Amino acid sequence: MTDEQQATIEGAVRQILTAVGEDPDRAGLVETPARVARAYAEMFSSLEQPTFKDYKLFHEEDNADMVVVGQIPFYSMCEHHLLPFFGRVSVAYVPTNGTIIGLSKIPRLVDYVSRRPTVQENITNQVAAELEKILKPAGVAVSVAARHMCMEMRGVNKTGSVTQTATYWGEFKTNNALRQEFLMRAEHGNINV
Ligand SMILES: Nc1nc2c(ncn2[C@@H]2O[C@H](COP(=O)(O)OP(=O)(O)OP(=O)(O)O)[C@@H](O)[C@H]2O)c(=O)[nH]1
Ligand SMILES: [Zn+2]
Repeated sequence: MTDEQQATIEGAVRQILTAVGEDPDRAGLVETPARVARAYAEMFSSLEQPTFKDYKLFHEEDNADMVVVGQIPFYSMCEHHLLPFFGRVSVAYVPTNGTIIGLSKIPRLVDYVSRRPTVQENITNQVAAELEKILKPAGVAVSVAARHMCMEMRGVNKTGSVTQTATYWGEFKTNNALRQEFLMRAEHGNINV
């Protein structure tokens, strides 16, 4: 984020503080606008990268087994209220032609789609869409469970409610047993390894 963008955020945060009845010059708040600007730069950092490029592919002959990376934590900001929503993403794909992706790149992809104002459905679909584009796999499954602060600390005030979304592409769409295996391995399998 540029210095100019940071300065704009600082000015806006100062205005918000004043508008809600605070004194932005009191000791506890003087540095707050700059802190918020730095926090936004971090939380919305993927807006600066138009495409996800941070991945590596490998080719392993004959590997056609489903790969599952379960329970990846994520934090994002809902685009309706700019309040946090956070939870876990589980991802699986079935390789074609032995093409596999570096494992750490899947959590990096989750961060990439999360670090912007968005909604849970977009995180779910964008992880699947990127993997589809990068790997051309036989199938992709993404399941997301999250808590939304806009439903907990305001509005309907339903503390602890969990929103679940999922998308299934390719083989996961047609093969019910594969979907069940994904859910079992992602949500319950070998959590304590
Ligand atoms: N589908 C979806 N909705 C979301 C997500 N995050 C927040 N929302 C919803 O966005 C909606 C915005 O509705 P509005 O009626 O415009 O906003 P509001 O008056 O603040 O609504 P309440 O939260 O019901 O008080 C709310 O129903 C939120 O629960 C998300 O990730 N996905
Ligand atoms: Zn919201």
